[in-house]
Formats: sequence, structure tokens, C-alpha cells
Amino acid sequence: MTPHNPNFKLDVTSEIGTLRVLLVHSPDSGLGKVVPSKAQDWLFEDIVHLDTMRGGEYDHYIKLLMYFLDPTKIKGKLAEINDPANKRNFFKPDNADFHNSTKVVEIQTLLSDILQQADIRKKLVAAVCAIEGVTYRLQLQLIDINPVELAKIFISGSLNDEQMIFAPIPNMIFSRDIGIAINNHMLLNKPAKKARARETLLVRYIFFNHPLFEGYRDNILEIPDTVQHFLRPGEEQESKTTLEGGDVMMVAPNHLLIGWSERTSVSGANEAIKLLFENDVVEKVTIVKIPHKRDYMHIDTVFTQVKRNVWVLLRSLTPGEPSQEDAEPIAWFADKKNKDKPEIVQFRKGKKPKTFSTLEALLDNISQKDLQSGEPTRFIYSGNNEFPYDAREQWTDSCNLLALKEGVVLGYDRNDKTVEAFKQSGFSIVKVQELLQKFETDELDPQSMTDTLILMPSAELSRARGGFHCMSMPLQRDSVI
Ligand SMILES: NC(=O)NCCC[C@H](N)C(=O)O
Repeated sequence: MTPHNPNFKLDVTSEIGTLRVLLVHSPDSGLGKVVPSKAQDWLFEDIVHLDTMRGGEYDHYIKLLMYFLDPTKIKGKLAEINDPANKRNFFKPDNADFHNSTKVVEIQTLLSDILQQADIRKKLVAAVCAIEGVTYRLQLQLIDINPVELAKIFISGSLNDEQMIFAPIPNMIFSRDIGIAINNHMLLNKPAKKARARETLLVRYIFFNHPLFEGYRDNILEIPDTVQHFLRPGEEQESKTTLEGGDVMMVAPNHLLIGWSERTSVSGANEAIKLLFENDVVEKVTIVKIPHKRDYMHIDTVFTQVKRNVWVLLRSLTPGEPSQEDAEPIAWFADKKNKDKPEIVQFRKGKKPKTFSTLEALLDNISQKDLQSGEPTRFIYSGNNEFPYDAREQWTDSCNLLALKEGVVLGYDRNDKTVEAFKQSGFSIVKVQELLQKFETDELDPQSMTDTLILMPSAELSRARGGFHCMSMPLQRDSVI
């Protein structure tokens, strides 16, 4: 059972305030069962090597989060945690030596907690079996499985880690996409892709039934399907009401961004705005339309925030007048030909909508007006804005960084040119393995760190097509203004 955290508050008012509590999911055995023929359907670019992804990559993320958010769980124990004799038990939610942190909260643990209640267990077994087309006999069998084991089965799709009874949900490591904390409200997603439907169902049950969220039940926002959707013939995607968390960014207490993307439809964004305004959750919502392509997927794959006046982003998304040096006539027409041209419109309750001509203009407005940065806004570009590194590194999540506190962000070690751009912008660069040692030996204190990009190993994780922004669902951050 997840211990009680008396200081917990659902409270996220920015992308950069010191992170206090987040939801994560460590790679489960289901990721090791992705087969080449299903990889694309399950939204992976390739099959992954599970042991490397866990021990060589994701575990460092958990350790780093512990030093920042819950140091007593790790300080002085690093050697023991790393000891191969301990078989990674610190990272396994079903093991007695699991960290069971109340700050770095594992979704699987919350799930096994709610499955202790017989009525919830019955309802959730029925719901999962319905969406997965499971036989009635197997459904009855699942109801009697102990909650810890059942949570594992729901996520991995396999009984006893061997017999596959339904598909895994390998994308649950990208907890960002399942729901978004907006001030003290929780907006649940409505996934565009079938491969992500079970994650949504499980997390919906968690938010409505886990004691951790007891005080916030009335603050859970769910997006309904529209009547137009029920009545429209055919199945085309455009008319669906969808919204995924990677397209929702809480940039300031009064201001939310929603991407209109491959995954979030304009109808999804529209319904979300209505809910947010009706419930007085924020004063303004800006819709950022990006090309509806797999390369971009969600807005957090093309930009994220580093400090109140610093952003990392993909430059080529920004349309604009070509500079005088762009001598070739075609440069003047390229954007106008592009029907996928980004568009940015800001909606304020009871006021006229406002447009922004570039992403930079919007981000500068957020930095200066919403976050009252006294310093000029700076942009760090993917691949240091050099073709073809800009596109290559954006694909491997150079723009998808997670801020642990203002100015201290983590990203993949493979995006060399973007790392160079961070250096040129005055950031320190440090590898996670070295940092963990320094924390353990007291050479460095997480609280005193400023302006740093922490490099995380990424060979396997990046094949799943998401970075650390995607791999985090912040629930509590300190406020920045
Ligand atoms: N926010 C994000 O951009 N999340 C990345 C999700 C990756 C996952 N393989 C997906 O395609 O849904």
C-alpha cells in the first residue's frame, strides 16, 4: 500500500517550479514482449532490449528523482541499490524492497492499492475484459487473483509473466499523456490511439478511487464525446474528440496551452476549453496547431520550458518572413504552400481571441507577461538549428525535457548538437551517472544546482519515441510566481 503523504496537494501551476510529487511507471515486462510486426501498432519505432532499458537507462531516472524529491529513500544506499545481488528489487513495485516513495509515485502501486477493494476489483476486471474482448470464464478467474499480481497482469497483459492474455500497454511509461494536473484539477485524456486505451481506463479508476486523490474527486475533468461524433457516419479520425496529455502544458497559473496535433483533435481541444472555463480552472487557453505528423505527435515533442525565460524548441516549425540573405525566390513561398502551417490562437473567457504569428512570440509572451521574467527570453534550438541535426535530434526528443526545478532539466545524451547549444547558452552539462555519485558522496547537493542539463542514457528508451517530459506526470510543483 502506498503510504500516506500528509503534505500532498494536487498543485501544478507551471512547467518549471520545483517538482515535489509525480506519477511514473517503470518499464514492465510488457515492453519486452513488443514484436516487430506489432511495434508500429503499439506506437514503438522498434523492439527494445528490456534489461538495458531498465538497468542501463530508466533506473537512473528513478534514482535521480529520488535525490531531488525523496532523498531519504536513496541517500547512503546507492551501493546497495546498485548491487547486482539485490536484483533491482528497489525498482520492482511487487517486491518487498521496492522504494514505495510517496513523492516518486508508481502507477502500478496505486493500481494494486485500489484493487484491494472487492467492488472496484470486480468493476475494473469487467471493464478491462470488455475492452480487451476477454472470455467470461477468464474474467471470473481474474477477479480472484491477488491485487498486486492483478495490477501487474493489467499492465503487462500476461498471467504469471508468461501466458499473454491481452496486448501489453508499453506506452504507460509515458505517464504524461494519461492525465494532466492543471492547478488543483486533473484533466484526464481521451486517447487517439487504441494502443493507449487501457492505460486511460486504469488511471481513470485510480483518480476516482485512490485515497490519495480523495479531496480532489470533484476536480477531475473528463472530456465527453460530442453528439456530432456519435451521429457522423464512418470512422475518420478528424471528427473524433481526442486529447492526450503531451498536448497540454500548464505554463502559468492562469494559462494553459493545448496542442492541436496528430493526437489531439480540434474537437478535443474545444471540449477541454469549455470544461476549463466552465469550472474556472484557468483564465486563458492557447491552442497551438502543429503539423499532424508522427514526427511531432504532441506539442511537447517540439518545445518544452527550461527556465522562466528559456525554452528549447524546433526552429523549423516557426513560419516567418525569410531573411534578406535567403536569396532564392522559393523561400518566400514555402510556408504559404504548407497546409500544415502552425497556427496559434489564444482564448480568454469573455474576451476576443488573440493570435500569435510565431511560436517564439507566444513563448516570449508567456515568459515576460505570465511569468514576469525580468530578463530577455532565450531560445535554444534543437540540433543548434543546423540541418539535418535539428530534425534528427527532435525525433530523438531533444525538445522533450523535464524540469526538476527551474533551470535544471533532464534529456537524452544522444542529442549532441542540442547539448552544444545548451553549453553555448551557459548551461552546465553533466552525465547522470557522475551526478548520482556526487550526490552520494556529498560533493554536490541537488538543492544548490542551477542551470544544468543532465544527460540520460537513451539508446533503448528513445526507440519508444518519448523523452522525460513524456515520462512524467507532475502532481505537485512549487509555484514560481
Ligand atoms: N508526450 C509524448 O510525446 N509522449 C510520447 C509518447 C510515445 C508513445 N510511443 C506514443 O506514440 O504514444
